[in-house]
Amino acid sequence: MSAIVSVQNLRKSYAGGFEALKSVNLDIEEGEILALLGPNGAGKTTLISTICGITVPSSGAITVGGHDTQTAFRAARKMIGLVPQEINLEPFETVMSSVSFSRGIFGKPRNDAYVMDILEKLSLADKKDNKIMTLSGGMKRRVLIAKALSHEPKVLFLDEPTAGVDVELRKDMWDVVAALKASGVTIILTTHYIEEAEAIADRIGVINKGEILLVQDKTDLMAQMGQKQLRIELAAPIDKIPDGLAAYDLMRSDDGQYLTYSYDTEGERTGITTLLGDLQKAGLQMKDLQTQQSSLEDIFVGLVKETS
Ligand SMILES: Nc1ncnc2c1ncn2[C@@H]1O[C@H](COP(=O)(O)OP(=O)(O)OP(=O)(O)O)[C@@H](O)[C@H]1O
Repeated sequence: MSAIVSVQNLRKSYAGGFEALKSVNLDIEEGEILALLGPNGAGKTTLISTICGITVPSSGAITVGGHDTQTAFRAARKMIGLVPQEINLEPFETVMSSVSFSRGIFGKPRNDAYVMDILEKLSLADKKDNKIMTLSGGMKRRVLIAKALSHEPKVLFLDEPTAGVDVELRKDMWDVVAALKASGVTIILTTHYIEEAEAIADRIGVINKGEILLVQDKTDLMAQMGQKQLRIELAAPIDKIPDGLAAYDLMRSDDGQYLTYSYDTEGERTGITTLLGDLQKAGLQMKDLQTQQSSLEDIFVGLVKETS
């Protein structure tokens, strides 16, 4: 896969000097779903708006499909569909004319068959002649997506697609996103919801205070989540891990009172039974045992805390 969006050394300071993005580097692969996770004010919207050319970068470069967003703005912008956080639709317009109008803005000739195809994908076909004001909140969000897709973009940005949406509708939205990916659209979404990133993303990026802290394959992150730790409190501290326990890759706490063993919860064997036997053989007595599991939430909270 190759990068369809490339962000290099992007900085954005708003008037007044506030630095909302600090040297962001990010490659978005063609065909992937990338979820950008971050707390309020992390810079998610600023990053998206800058890539879409709505916000002017202070420095750095962005290309979309090889087009520089500053020197070849129109070519770059044509490749992008943007679904904003806020619903701002004309209440008296019909679904069909609203979506067709968006297509016209990009200079694309009218194509009812294409627009209908999008409406079908978004389960809006039977609402095509409905006025926007008669739609539910979930339907209005889908109209926003239809509008963003109307000019046949290759990359779709969804800013908080399910903010304030109930669990049922959130799942519907995830299905919509999966269907769009299947049709070949690259998708970048921002979210506060860790379970949303978990459910639909191929890669997860964590952003805080204008910095990307991590971009990683979701399955790799999940593998980390599958790691569980067994913390063994010893009856007496040790200053060295006995040679007979070398195979377990144990971590000794600085005071020598604790040993930590990491194991894969999805593995066939945890190795705990043999470890406990070998501890005894090595003459170590246990005082207490505890297990803990790292979740995506732990990873996220830990990362965000570190940079606070
Ligand atoms: N036009 C602006 N002028 C000055 N500061 C701004 C402007 N827009 C955003 N900011 C600041 O930049 C920071 C990043 O804002 P941004 O909207 O990108 O965050 P976000 O991650 O999208 O947050 P949220 O999850 O709350 O939508 C915030 O501190 C915000 O107050």
